Amino acid sequence: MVENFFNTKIEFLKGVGPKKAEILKKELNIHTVGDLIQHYPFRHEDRSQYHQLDQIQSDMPYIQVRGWIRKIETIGEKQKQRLVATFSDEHGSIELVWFKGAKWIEKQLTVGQELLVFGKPQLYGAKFSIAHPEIELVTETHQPSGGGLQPIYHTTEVMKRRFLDSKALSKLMKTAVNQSLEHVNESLPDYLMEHFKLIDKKTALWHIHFPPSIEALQKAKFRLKTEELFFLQLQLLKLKIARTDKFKGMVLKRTNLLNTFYQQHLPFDLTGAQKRVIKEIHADMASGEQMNRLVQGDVGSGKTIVAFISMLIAVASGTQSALMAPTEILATQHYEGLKPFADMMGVTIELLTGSTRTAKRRIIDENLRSGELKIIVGTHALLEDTVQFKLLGLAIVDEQHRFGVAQRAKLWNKNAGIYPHILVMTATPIPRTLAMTLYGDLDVSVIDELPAGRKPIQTFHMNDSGRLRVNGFIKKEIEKGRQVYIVYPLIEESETLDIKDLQDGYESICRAFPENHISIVHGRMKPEDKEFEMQRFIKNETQIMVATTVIEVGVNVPNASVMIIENAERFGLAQLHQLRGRVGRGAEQSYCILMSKEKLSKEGKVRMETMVRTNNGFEIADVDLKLRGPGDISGTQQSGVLDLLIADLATDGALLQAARDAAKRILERDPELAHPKNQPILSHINSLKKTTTNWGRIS
Ligand SMILES: Nc1ncnc2c1ncn2[C@@H]1O[C@H](COP(=O)(O)OP(=O)(O)OP(=O)(O)O)[C@@H](O)[C@H]1O
Repeated sequence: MVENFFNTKIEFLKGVGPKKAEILKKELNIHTVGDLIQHYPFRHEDRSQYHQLDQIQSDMPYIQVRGWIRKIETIGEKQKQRLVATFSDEHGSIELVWFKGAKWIEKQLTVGQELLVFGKPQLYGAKFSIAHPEIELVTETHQPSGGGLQPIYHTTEVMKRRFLDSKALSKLMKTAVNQSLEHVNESLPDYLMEHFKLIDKKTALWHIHFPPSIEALQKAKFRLKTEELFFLQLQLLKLKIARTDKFKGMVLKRTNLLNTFYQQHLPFDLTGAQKRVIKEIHADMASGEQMNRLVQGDVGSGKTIVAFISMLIAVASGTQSALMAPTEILATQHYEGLKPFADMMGVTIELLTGSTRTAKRRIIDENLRSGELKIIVGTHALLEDTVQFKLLGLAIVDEQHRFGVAQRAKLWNKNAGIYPHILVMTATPIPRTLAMTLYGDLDVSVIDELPAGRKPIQTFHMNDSGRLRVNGFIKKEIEKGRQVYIVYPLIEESETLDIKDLQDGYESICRAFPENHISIVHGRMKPEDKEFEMQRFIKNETQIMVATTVIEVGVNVPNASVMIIENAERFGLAQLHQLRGRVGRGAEQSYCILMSKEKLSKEGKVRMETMVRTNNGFEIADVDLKLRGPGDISGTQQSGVLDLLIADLATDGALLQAARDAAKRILERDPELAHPKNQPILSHINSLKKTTTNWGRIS
């Protein structure tokens, strides 16, 4: 059986033994032969050619050179001490540099020695150097192996010290892959192989580690990526189908109550996107199947009204509605956004959070159980056992990637076997590829249009030398009757010394704007104090709000037209976009000023440029994904679905879509995968269930 072989414990592989096995487990989480062969190299080095030292260029990722050590010296004082060897071939010379802890290298090097050197060249002044190069001694008895593409594997410092470096790993890999090949079964049917023009799995597995050429490596990569994305999407789609079959939804239909709202109370015309999304939600809720839909909206796109109308559909059909948000501030914001609409319609609504007092809580619990309370908005507090509904028709989860699937499930399991409709909302757009994966089992709606009349926010990037101009600008805006946010990344001086912390900032702002009233809000304040200050700002009693990122999401003060973000380089793109979204919510022209230090990292620069260039959250999300990779997008780390071995959501978007389309077509025609031609797919899925490695398995 395939899975049995791949489940073979790593210590039983020839050449491994208990000691190495221990290191592999600890350092790389490799427990089985299957885990090992899926530890794909992150790059290959072309050892078939040597570079000439007079032809080195700074954009070369890696070079291989052969030459002689000419001089060895130790340079610099204590902490900055480094070992520098001058190294040359017939054409030129470079420096090889080792920082701290180079004693053992020093012992190995002698002047006149012939070496093979491998590493990334960097230009310092007019000279190239390679820091911590890989070296191989050339002697009469040891001629370098050379030749071909060598796999380079991720290893750790501990592994290198214990002689399990990439080269040693490559040796083990050769044994493992060799032994594995006869157990590898083709997992994709012929027609898919033809459709995607894929090489067979055995060849792919061999070539991903030990390719005979770059072209072969690319084909192997493509094959394995396609397979990975295909099985991921197939399983997500299967999950969706299984759920639809299992959980019949309550049929909730449009009633007069909704018409009354539209005709008498809707304060504005809905945007095209809002109408479309409401229609999609409504169709789901009336379909007889359980809705599982993700609504993605850009900041300020008007998600609240969409949430309210969906809730009203549920309430009008005699059921209840819940909205769960990840923080107390957010839950409160949602509650305040929804309450005026609920009041207009005579629908009962309450807020339940960790700070709701016991007496009030008891009443809420009771009214939820009796069905008198129609809409509940809250935090995790909603998940507590005391919270029971009479009949929950719709659960909205304001996700922000912070709730896991398990937590979401807890909310909808409260209904004694009747599954409510589920709407997941995200406040910041996430890239399509990520949504397709992270929420691949949900239908997706997108609110990608801002209400009419909004002027695009103008964004500027400045540094301290522009401080006086910025202050002058703030004054002018306040004179026009507008309000201003000034946001700082930190409140604690101790965290980083060079950061102007909030308190400092507050004091200097008070000095710069003596005639204005200024609010301050941060995460360490008591909720009631925070609330008090927020209210002062909302009522325009204060003109400037100095805050940390507690105001990041959900705050809605349409009269605020200027957002100043201090130390903007410290924020991620999604957060900058969220913060900027606090302005531009009224009819006035709004501005966002990103204050940063003068010298920025490459990534920092891209972030600032992106913010200045576009207001489109979907575009920003794409840049963010490219810069940081999917694992770093806030909160997504916990999600097992993102543990991709070889595919990359930032660059393989088109392939992901093609894989999803293929999976969908197959499931539409053959939902049980029972057709003989789909046999390879079915047996692969079945083998995944039995294997401990995650070769395309989703958790
Ligand atoms: N169709 C519309 N026409 C005019 N104004 C609208 C429309 N839809 C929503 N608004 C207003 O736009 C503002 C933003 O709406 P809302 O608070 O729902 O945004 P949001 O999508 O929740 O944004 P964020 O996530 O940034 O808080 C509110 O003041 C709301 O009343």
